[in-house]
Amino acid sequence: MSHGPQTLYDKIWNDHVVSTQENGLSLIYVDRHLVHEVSSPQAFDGLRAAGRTVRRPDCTLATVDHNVPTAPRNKGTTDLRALVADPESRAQCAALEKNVKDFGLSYFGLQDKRQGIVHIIGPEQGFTLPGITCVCGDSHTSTHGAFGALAFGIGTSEVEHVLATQTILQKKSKNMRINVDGDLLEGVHSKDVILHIIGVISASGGNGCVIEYSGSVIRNLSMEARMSVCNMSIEAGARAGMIAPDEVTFAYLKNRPLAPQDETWDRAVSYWRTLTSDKDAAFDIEVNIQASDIVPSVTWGTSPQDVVPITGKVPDPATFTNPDRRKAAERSLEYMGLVPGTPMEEIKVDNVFIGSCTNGRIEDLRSAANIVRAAGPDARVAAGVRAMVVPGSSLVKRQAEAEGLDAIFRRAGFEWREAGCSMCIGMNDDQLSAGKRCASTSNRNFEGRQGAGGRTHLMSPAMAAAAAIRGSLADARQFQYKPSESTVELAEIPAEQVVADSYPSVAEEVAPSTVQPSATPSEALSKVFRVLRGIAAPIFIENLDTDKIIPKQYLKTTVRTGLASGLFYNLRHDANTGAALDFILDRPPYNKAVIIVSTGKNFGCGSSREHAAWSLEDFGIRCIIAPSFGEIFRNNCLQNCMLPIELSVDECRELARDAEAGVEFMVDLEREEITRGEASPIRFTTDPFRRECLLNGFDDIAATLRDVDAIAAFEERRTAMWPWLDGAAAAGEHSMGNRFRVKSQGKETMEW
Ligand SMILES: CC(C)[C@H](C(=O)O)[C@@H](O)C(=O)O
Ligand code: SF4
Repeated sequence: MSHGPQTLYDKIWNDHVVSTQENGLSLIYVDRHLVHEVSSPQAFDGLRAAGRTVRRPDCTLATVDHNVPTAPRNKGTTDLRALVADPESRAQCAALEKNVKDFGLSYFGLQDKRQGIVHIIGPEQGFTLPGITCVCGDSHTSTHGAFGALAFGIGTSEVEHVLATQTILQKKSKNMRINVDGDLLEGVHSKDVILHIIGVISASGGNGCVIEYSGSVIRNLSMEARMSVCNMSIEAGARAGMIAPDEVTFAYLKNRPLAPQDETWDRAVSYWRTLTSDKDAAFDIEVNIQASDIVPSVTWGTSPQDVVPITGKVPDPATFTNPDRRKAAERSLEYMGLVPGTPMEEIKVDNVFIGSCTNGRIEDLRSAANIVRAAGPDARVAAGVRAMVVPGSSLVKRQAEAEGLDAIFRRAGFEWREAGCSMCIGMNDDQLSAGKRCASTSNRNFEGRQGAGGRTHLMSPAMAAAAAIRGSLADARQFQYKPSESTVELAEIPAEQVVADSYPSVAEEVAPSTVQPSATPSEALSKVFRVLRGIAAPIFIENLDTDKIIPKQYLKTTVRTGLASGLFYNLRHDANTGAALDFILDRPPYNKAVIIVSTGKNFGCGSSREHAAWSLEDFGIRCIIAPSFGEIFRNNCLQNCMLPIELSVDECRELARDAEAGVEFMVDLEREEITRGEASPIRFTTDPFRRECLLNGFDDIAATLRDVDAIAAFEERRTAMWPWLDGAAAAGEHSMGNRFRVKSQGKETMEW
């Protein structure tokens, strides 16, 4: 097929289409699948129940990150009881260990030197490469787009689909380009760049789009900095973010354990060089940003769009012209315990968190350590402040220790921890207490994100380090800022050592795909959606994130049921006392609601947790009406036979008024129409394929598997064109598997 001028996104998309359906959805091949313990247990159980296997264990890599304690680990044991004290966290880690064994997957367990946050280990190993499609049951999969990959988060049902078929059904997004041109001012970091961008385009600005970041500022960023930018594309509401690969990308990847080698490397690089947007390629949306407008930034509210310069003040909601934004700002300030007009630099902090998949890489730790160094040999973390540094992976930790960064932090009174998600999400022991304020390098300042009632300010590692020393939000430029020295890549630790010197991982003991079919998969699910009648509950919150729909403590389950008690938990209960707060869904008649009408845009933004859909369903909600949705949430609803309907803000407001009046609604999917009382019906449209699935009940894995010949044909082409993408199971001459199989106790293993 010949194409006109294409964007980078168009090129990667077109290169991965296995088949296109008449109704506009495409089946896209997945080159890389990353798996972690939170979003995968139900997916593996689904495979088991249907007697399915993992199609490409060689293209799948698993690790534990969210639940793992970051206190020092007892190196002598692989016994999970000794490593993870919390029984629920341990159960999730144990489930993953069993699943990687049963299904023959490569796994970096808690005692593996390559363990770490899933979005840090992929790039670190060269598992992430330019031109690939990459998915993970995690919203920050957008990180991998920094390599010129199409990388996005998916829900657990889709994880199951990818495990079984190595493909995913997708609708093509719009093309958006954000050009950042000029020279960054001194003391401005990539985190400031992305916070500034989100401040400009808003948390829903990227809805329905894949963003390509370009311009001189982006070109001049290191790979680590590019990853921080792409990581937060999801916070701008985008499906994915990407940056065209260039010499910086190739230099980062060269000699990574799983990157192509020798003549395959040269072949790969010449293909990767073609991965740029053509000169005349058309973008649906284009945004231009001047580097000189970007200053060190911090957030003041509970959405990543609530950004101000560190030298600025807490804004006054009364000055906001949009009424929904004003309401959101008032609510944020109350939650954050802030008074309009307060200079940001006067805001005291209790905690400092340096880490996460946004800023837990070596360059981030160097940048924070630079500030501590610049503060002088006697500088200490301010009295009463708890500051922790959590490397994003065990290899980052090792590299930082080799450079003496740990000593700099420890001497100043920072805690130096083991790798994991830590206080970014607080699914482990690292939690922010109610009412406490944290300067954080993570990506989400949602209510309750780091701990129920905790207050988060997002910023760069340099600014977080400055806040730790000052005891209040602080401008890092005051610390006689010295830019970090030229990047010393992780590849400095010889690649062979990284592989051979590792602790045994579970996958060493098993042969691939040992699972036996246990049942004949049923093709038609019993659940269908045709006509829904009942009460609708109005909700007036913009950017209602999935952390709000269901907070982190409910993600520790390994089943899909029983989550109604966690639904909107922090909106329904006081963070300090646990007392009921009279939330709309607890008031008759809304305690029997089957529909939610949101007047706010971007409903279900943020995390990919399918638990949000499961908890709504468990409560009895089957339909959500909103001006726009977080895309992963929308897909998760559809996967659970729930109907997300997108209408204009005015229509949503009209429906919300009727919902407030307690009028009964009828949603008719066949007629695509909402009626209530005498009011004239409101029409809506749904994607024809999804509509068919909802009307008739559908097992899309079974349907995709009927296309298995097309998938196999694609794989054949893939091996011919991009042989470096095949892993151990398809150990061709050029594949990565051939090179990274190692002998362990006399056996050849799946070890990478
Ligand atoms: C647990 C996981 C599903 C979730 C995500 O998708 O983002 C988490 O990583 C988060 O940051 O909230
Ligand atoms: S955003 Fe936080 S919780 Fe989610 S993957 Fe990244 S570090 Fe982990």
